[in-house]
Amino acid sequence: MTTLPPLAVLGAGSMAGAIVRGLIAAGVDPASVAVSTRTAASAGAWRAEGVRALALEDDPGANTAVVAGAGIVLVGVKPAMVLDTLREVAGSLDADAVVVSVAAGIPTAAMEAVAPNPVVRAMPNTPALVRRAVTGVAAGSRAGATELALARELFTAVGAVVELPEHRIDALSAISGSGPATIYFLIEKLTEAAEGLGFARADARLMAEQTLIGSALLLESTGEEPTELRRRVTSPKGTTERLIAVLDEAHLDEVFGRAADAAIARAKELAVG
Ligand SMILES: NC(=O)C1=CN([C@@H]2O[C@H](COP(=O)(O)OP(=O)(O)OC[C@H]3O[C@@H](n4cnc5c(N)ncnc54)[C@H](OP(=O)(O)O)[C@@H]3O)[C@@H](O)[C@H]2O)C=CC1
Ligand SMILES: O=C(O)[C@@H]1CCC=N1
Repeated sequence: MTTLPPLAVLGAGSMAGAIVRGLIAAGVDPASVAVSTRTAASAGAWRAEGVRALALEDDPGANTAVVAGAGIVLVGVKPAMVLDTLREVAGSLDADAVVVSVAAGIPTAAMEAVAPNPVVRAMPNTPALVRRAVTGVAAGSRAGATELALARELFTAVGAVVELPEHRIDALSAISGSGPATIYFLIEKLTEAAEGLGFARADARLMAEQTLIGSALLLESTGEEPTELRRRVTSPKGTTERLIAVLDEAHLDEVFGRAADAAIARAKELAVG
């Protein structure tokens, strides 16, 4: 990990912040990271973690200041602010710096039009914080094998990486970028179902949450197919068989398909601003 060049982060909130904290957990020196935020409070929190941080609230030149000397510039602001933020720093980027954007929707071509550097588009997810992200990475037209390898190194430090053509990023985002929200929603709904059966909230939450975590660990540690692990729970003519029959009637594959289509449609809206 020490091979990563100095990292600048424009906007270190939920997503880029999780990446930075995951990188630090992976051994990256916090002092090699510079972040900009909007508020002084956020910048102060980063400084308390040993990261160099400037807030626009304190210093209107915060964004241009943090990119100086950076080999990777991670763009972590909201999609609507990406192009303005890049425009603002374009003249201050090191010539060989690679711009890596995690913004939903914003195409590399639009970013290339406002900044002269190679651009890689990435779609991570928040488990980057615990180094268990899934990140899709796609090269823009100026990014070659070297730039893509750098992005891969960055995101491999915080989880798994899938390389894909840019036109597939929105689809990946619908599954894994938004995926933690899907999973937490499932936990919420299972908890509500348990409460409906008369369990106290704390017990309901524990049952839903620990079942998800335990099942995920079992899946990972055994390397078995989910279908096989499900079969081992589903005793012939038993209770699970009845439960799965009801879930099956809900046609969850179609529901997930429609949900993904809605997310993809929103990404396309973000692309046009
Ligand atoms: N959240 C997620 O799970 C995922 C998000 N993304 C993408 O990540 C990006 C950020 O989303 P998210 O992290 O959720 O949003 P947040 O609101 O949590 O983070 C945005 C960050 O940008 C800072 N900021 C605001 N304005 C500026 C500015 N003009 N210059 C520099 N920094 C600024 C904010 O500062 P302050 O803290 O002071 O408010 C904050 O740190 C989006 O483009 C989104 O599409 C991608 C994958 C997953
Ligand atoms: O909701 C969003 O727009 C971002 C992108 C994927 C996850 N969060």
